[in-house]
This record gives sequence, structure tokens and C-alpha cells, in this order.
Amino acid sequence: MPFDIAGTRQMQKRASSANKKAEKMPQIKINSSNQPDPEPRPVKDKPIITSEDFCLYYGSKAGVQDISMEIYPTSVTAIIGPSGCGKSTFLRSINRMNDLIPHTSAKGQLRVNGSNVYDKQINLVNLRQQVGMVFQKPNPFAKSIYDNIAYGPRLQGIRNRARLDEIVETCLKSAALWKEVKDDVNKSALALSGGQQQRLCIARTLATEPKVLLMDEPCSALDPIATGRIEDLINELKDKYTIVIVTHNMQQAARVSDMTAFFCMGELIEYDQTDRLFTNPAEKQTEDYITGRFG
Ligand SMILES: Nc1ncnc2c1ncn2[C@@H]1O[C@H](COP(=O)(O)OP(=O)(O)OP(=O)(O)O)[C@@H](O)[C@H]1O
Repeated sequence: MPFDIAGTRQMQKRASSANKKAEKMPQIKINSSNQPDPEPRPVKDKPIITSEDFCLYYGSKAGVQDISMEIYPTSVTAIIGPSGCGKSTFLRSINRMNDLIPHTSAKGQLRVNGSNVYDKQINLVNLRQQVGMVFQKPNPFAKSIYDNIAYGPRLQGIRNRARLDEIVETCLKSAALWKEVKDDVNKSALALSGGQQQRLCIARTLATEPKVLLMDEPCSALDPIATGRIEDLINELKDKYTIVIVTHNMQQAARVSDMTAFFCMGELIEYDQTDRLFTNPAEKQTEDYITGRFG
């Protein structure tokens, strides 16, 4: 076994059962040595994100090239790979955060809910409302906990105090922070611990009711306890949201994700159910990476 996924899974008390997970899985071809391939699993959901031969360039240099993959709703997809392989570039392409970098250009198709996000007609405000992002370092605004969460809804025109109160409470509950801060919502968000700040940033993202949550190494600045809480939260949120997470931590990918994509030098090398990718990778490059032979 190239990777001790069983041990890794045991480390975390995961709520989701294997059956529930299998129900959500897209159609995957299973190769067994001397058995005929079993009937493909029925595809229950249409993909929410579809990438077809997608390339993102910084000037003339490709950050990612020819990425083709489908991401299914209410699941967690991890993107792993060595430094500089294009994980963040691909993630940031999904809500066009790369537009903030000068001289970027895209080729191919990247669709969210059927709309090509690089279409000239796309409304970026709507796209980023549908596709929220959580960054490596918690980045709360220098405002109260309440105002951090109410910020997005207020921009959307919600002014009614009772409605805002309801949104703040719901989002803090969804981000597993309510119990800790319910008596302090008017205090500065900057007074929270790093882990609490990251959960606040997740709550703030949820306040605009996104469909997709992009997480770029959301635990890299956190200690193991805060990391565990975010992982638990990811596990809860996936019942309602589609989560795409970039992580350098393979144990974390194995613990939290349903599907894993392995990127190397800007290309997608392998994309499969997480259990299979970590226990029986199809590509030698994947095996070399997950067994620590390179990267
Ligand atoms: N702003 C930028 N300008 C020019 N090139 C960039 C820029 N950002 C990334 N790149 C290049 O694009 C490629 C992919 O980088 P990216 O940051 O997406 O990789 P990554 O897998 O997320 O890396 P890491 O794990 O180190 O964060 C790299 O060759 C990188 O040098």
C-alpha cells in the first residue's frame, strides 16, 4: 500500500459513512485484475464545475495547461502536487481571482453551473458570490465579528437588522463558531485566535450563499487543533456546498476529500476517488509523489 490511508482516516472521526460517499460519487471505471469491470455506478449529479482543456497563462508562461476534469456538487475535491505545479493557479481560475494579476490569459473552457467563467459577458460579482474563497492566512476585516459577516449581505442590499441578525447567527453556526462568540459578536474580529479567524472567514464567505467554496491551504497557518476543527467543518459543509481545497498535506487530502486531483508541472496527471488515488494510483508519477519519492 503506497499510503496508509486507513490509519490516516482513523485519525479523524469522520461523520460521513462510506455508503453516503459512494452514493455521491461520479461514474468511475474500476480496474480489477481478473474480474470483468463491474457495472458503472449511476451518475447521480451533473458536474457543477467542468474544465475542458483549460490553460491559464502568466504572460507567455503556462501556469496550468490542458486541464480537463469534472467536479461534482456537494463533495470535497482536493488538489495536491509539488510546489509550483499549478494548484493555486487552477483554484484561483475558478472564480477568476487570477484577473488581479496583470498579463494573465486563459484558453479552453472552465464552466461553473454551465457558464464559462472566462466568457466576456460573465458578471464577476455574481461569479464570486457563487464561488467563494478562503485563503491560506485568515484575513478578517478590521471590523466586528458581526460586521465581517454582514458585509457581503449589506453589499447585496440587505439592510433589515433582524434579517442581518439571522444571517450572522446562521453563518456563525454553520462555521461552528456561534457557541464561542455569540456573546461577543460586536467585538473586533482581530481579537479572535487564528483558528477562530479562519472559521469567521468561512462564515463570511457563507453569508453570500455561495454554491462553491474554494480553499487555498486553509489550515497552513493553523495549529493541529485548529486544523482538526476546520477539517471537521469541511466535512459538515460538504452536505450543502461543493468544496475544492488545495493542500500540501497529503494526510489532510486523504482525510477530507472524496476526489483527489494530482497536478505536476502545470498538468493534471491523475484524478480519481481519493481512496483509490492514495492506495492504487494509476500513474507512476502519482505513486512517486504520494510515497515521497519526489516533491
Ligand atoms: N503571479 C505570477 N506571475 C508569474 N508566474 C506565476 C505567478 N503565480 C504563479 N506563477 C507560476 O505559475 C506556476 C504555477 O504556480 P502556482 O502558484 O499555481 O503553483 P502551486 O502548485 O500552487 O505552488 P505552491 O504549492 O508553491 O503554492 C509556477 O511556475 C509559478 O511560478
